[in-house]
Amino acid sequence: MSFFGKLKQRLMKSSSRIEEGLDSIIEEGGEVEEALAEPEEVTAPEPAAPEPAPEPGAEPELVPEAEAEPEPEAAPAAPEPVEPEPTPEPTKPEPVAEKPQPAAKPGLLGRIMGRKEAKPVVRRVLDDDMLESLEELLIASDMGVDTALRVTANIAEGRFGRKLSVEEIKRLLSDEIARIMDPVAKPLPLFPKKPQVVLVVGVNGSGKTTTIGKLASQFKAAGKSVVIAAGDTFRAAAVEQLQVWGDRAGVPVLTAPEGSDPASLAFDAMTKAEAEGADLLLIDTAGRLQNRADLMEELAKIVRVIRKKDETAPHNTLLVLDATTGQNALSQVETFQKLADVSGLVMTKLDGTAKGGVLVALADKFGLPIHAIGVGEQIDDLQAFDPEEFAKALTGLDA
Ligand SMILES: Nc1nc2c(ncn2[C@@H]2O[C@H](COP(=O)(O)OP(=O)(O)OP(=O)(O)O)[C@@H](O)[C@H]2O)c(=O)[nH]1
Repeated sequence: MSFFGKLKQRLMKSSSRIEEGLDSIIEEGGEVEEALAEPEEVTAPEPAAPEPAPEPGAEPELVPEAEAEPEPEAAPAAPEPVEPEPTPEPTKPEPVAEKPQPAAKPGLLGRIMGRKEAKPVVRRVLDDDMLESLEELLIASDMGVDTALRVTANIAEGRFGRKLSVEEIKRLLSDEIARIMDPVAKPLPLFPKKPQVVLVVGVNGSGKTTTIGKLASQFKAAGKSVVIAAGDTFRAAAVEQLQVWGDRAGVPVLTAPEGSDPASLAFDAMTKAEAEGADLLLIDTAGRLQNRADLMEELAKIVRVIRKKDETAPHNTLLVLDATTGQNALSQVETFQKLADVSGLVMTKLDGTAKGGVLVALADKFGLPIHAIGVGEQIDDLQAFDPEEFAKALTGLDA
């Protein structure tokens, strides 16, 4: 199956919610029309006023731009999934006893013009009611009120009063979403610094451990040497889990006794990574938001300590977010931006959630780079974020 096909399959819940919603919106006030088989071209108008540019802080500041290697083509999460192509389903033989379809007669004009046969299409006039229904649908798919209003306003621009079909609306929606997402789709930048220190933050259960394991495995496959530091020293289970992932990825995991100082573990991990000439050091951290002051102090201390070894570290601070939390992901970004200098996002659990729209809201509101998306629990279920494919998968548009 193609990459797009897989993404669409995994984002099924999000896309089916939007698809079903669009179907009923158009059916509700639409009329059947005879349309030519070739769909009416729906060209997007000139993009509306550009969104405020993402804050300059979105780019890694700790390493001067000039030092950066070219954007990694094989950046983590970018390699094509290694799963073997599944053997194609045996094609079902056409049911022989199926009711014969009456041969469609071409219309008179069609025959004269030699055009293709017309197909009935339901179209609805884009009016205030339809726009309101669209807004509600987008809000229900976790796009957030502001983003939903902006997206629908841009769709309506220059098209108010025109008749649109489901396919046309899907395409417009998909184009609009891709336009919002395009600037944030950036692979994790790689720097010549050794080790490149990647601090991984996020609430408990967001998928930090899993993401670190997947990233380690992808970096390793790309020929990088990686060390992992199990910085959530307060939870033995979290450390064990990280060890399991380290084993799977074939990457050493540095641990410390339960309850010991995460900053001192981070320092030891830096020393080991430096001594071994490792390319990357991935540091897991605790995600206890219940006591923010403690967590802030803990993260600040980790940063202080690793800067004793490399004052430009950490080179990336990745915030891992769980897509199933929907709008809550927005407040997590706000919180973690106060706790740490978040440089990019990884959005996990996009498979099987109907809340995929939250990614659009995140991109629209914060403009932070989305480095990768998690689409399953397996080691290769971390994919590079492709805005167009995502937009098509989310809206249920066929590739
Ligand atoms: N379906 C799905 N599940 C995921 C994904 N990423 C992580 N998970 C699951 O989410 C659960 C939590 O993931 P962890 O990686 O342990 O999360 P964590 O943030 O490290 O959590 P703590 O160890 O509690 O701090 C696990 O059951 C993972 O298998 C994903 O992309 N898709």
